[in-house]
Amino acid sequence: MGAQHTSTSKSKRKASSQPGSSGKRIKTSCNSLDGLPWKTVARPLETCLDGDDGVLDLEEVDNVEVVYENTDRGRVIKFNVLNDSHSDDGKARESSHDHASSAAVQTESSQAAPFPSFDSTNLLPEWHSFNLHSHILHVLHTRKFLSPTPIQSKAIPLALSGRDVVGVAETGSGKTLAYGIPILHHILSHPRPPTSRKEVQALVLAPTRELALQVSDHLNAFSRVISASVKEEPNETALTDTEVSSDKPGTSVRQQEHRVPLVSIAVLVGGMSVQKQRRILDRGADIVVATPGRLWDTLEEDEVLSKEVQLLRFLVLDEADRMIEAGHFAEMDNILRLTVRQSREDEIEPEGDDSQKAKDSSPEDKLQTFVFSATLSKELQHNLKKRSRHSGATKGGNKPLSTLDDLLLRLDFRNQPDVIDISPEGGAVSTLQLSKLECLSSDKDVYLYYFLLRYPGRSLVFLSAIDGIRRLLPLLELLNLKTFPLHSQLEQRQRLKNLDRFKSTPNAILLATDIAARGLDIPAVDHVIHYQMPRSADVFVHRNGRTARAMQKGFSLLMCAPEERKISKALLTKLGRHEGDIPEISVEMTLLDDLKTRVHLARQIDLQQHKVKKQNHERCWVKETAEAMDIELDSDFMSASEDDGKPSRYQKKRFDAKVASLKAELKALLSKPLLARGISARYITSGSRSIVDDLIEGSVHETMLGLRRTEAGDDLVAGRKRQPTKARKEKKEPVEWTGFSS
Ligand SMILES: Nc1ncnc2c1ncn2[C@@H]1O[C@H](COP(=O)(O)OP(=O)(O)OP(=O)(O)O)[C@@H](O)[C@H]1O
Repeated sequence: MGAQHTSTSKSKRKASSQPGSSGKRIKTSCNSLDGLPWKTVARPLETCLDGDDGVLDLEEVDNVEVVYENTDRGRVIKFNVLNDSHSDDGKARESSHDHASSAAVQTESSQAAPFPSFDSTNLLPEWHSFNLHSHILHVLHTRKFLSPTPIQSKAIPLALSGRDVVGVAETGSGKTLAYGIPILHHILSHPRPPTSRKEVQALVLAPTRELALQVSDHLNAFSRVISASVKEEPNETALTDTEVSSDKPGTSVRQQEHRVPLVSIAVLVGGMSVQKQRRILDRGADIVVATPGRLWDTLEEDEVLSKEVQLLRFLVLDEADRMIEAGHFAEMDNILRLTVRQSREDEIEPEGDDSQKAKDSSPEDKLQTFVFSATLSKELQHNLKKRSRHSGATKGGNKPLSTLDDLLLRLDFRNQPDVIDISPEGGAVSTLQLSKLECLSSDKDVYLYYFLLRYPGRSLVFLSAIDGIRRLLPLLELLNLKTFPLHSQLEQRQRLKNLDRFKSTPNAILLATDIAARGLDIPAVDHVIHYQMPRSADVFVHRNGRTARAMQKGFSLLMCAPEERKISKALLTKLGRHEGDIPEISVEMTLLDDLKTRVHLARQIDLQQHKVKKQNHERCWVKETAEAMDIELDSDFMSASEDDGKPSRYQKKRFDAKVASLKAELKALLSKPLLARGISARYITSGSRSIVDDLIEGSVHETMLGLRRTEAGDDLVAGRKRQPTKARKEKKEPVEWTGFSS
């Protein structure tokens, strides 16, 4: 049997039986798929975050015979693992529970591969001086990463020379590879002997599942045996024995998929199959990318991994500051304690020559620590710089400033880390256009709808609570906008699916909590909209960082209600900006009343649809809770719930008819074009020029007739300078916020 196992957040398996045992001896038998010697194969280029519906890993198993046995309990399935001296599987099988030999299979196939040299002097002159492993150069070239980003230029040489690095650089500036390349370079340049098991050399901690998966994706692009260029120029860049001997153009893609990756990367995140993650660890991984919670759970049970973590070569904290916010302090603390090497002073030093040798080979000398974020306070950087290894605290008796300081000061830096801070003043990326919109809280839905219609594009809307997303989602869907939610109460699989859909759907909208604020590298996000205020200046910077990445243009809109003014002011002040300096988005007010009617109708429909559902849900909840607490409910409640719980057929019919009529009304409204001021529905003309001409030319906005097609950044007006409070008092400004009349 040859089968492939596609691991998703919920594991999927595809297996087909192969008739007969083809004369091979049965080596072992087992009753579950989990007991089979699955092997990881290189993932297709499209992985979970690139539109393939949550695929994380691809595994395959060979030489397995599927047998159905009739027993007293009925027909049971059995898997016979067959002996095949010509394949790796024999070895793999022997070691399904034996770390050493299972990894040997991977190591052998990958590390016996010759690495063709790469002419970096001519092809990648800007990377040449880094002296990187030729495989990394190949991938950089294939991916068209022709020059390092500023943080990469600074961090990579330091990391390669063995220094600990704290890197602070703007969002989307390539920090993942700034620490990833030195780690990959080390692993590729120090191949393990074919017989030894892969041991974890690098641990990357990330605050969210999505970010961990993305980091693994980034690094995985460098771990594949064959880069995309092999497909185009098979003879030039072939990397394995098989491919070197292949002289046919376009070395088969199937062959590529069956290659074991050069560097094995395991992802440990919550919401994914524990068994699957354990199996990957059993086979041995070079790099583990994890969220602290799942990693700590695994470490508590997995002694082998725990030992490996104690002897790590690289420790990375990506978005360290967010890990504290996400409430991972305790787990992080435990994990960091595990990585701290025993102090040299605690050891009895051997005498003579052995003394130096012991020092050189001591594992404590080997750990390199990298801390990266777009936002690490200057004070913290200062404290980290001052702290030297084993000092236990900041020198000079400085007290740690915050939980984050406290945690980071536990890091086992071998020396004073090199701190590289190239973050822009105020955290604003130069290609990002900041703007604001002041409106009443109750009008935010309408203004948001206006913005989304007026400026089509991929928009990421941040809300501070899941409730808000649950309310806004059906509303925007009823208004025919392609909207997807992303928050922590969604199943992991759904989260990945929604991210994929957002990435692949033009003009899609992602309604997200701050779990999407950090690190996510979603290509071409045009707008970031702060529907609700971020809770800190750092979160504001990270939210904004989902757009304007890698020197692309981006737009950020801060929606600010009167009660949020204080927060907004404080936020901007913290970032060194003045409220009045942020331009406001100009709004075509004549369109707002029409939009308001649509939003109002959509709300009514949603309310109707949820009324009965909600009533039932609440009653069930009360009943369940009462049962769980052994409380007897009021007889009135019980009878009311029995009577009202299920609407009569007549009620249901009436209710359905009402929803249908509201929907029809909304449909009619949505089909009418929105007309800006001065445009007649009968004669669609705009001034001296006919809108029809503009439509043909493609310069007019299709949804809002009478308006030009523009980008959000083109319609900004200077922010209103607010008068000082005293002056306002004197003028007795009555109401500052007008909003709509309802
Ligand atoms: N040298 C390079 N040349 C061109 N593109 C690059 C280079 N290095 C990284 N990138 C691309 O830039 C994008 C942003 O990189 P990355 O996600 O590492 O940014 P980041 O600094 O970690 O952002 P954040 O702070 O939001 O986490 C990615 O799509 C990545 O593939």
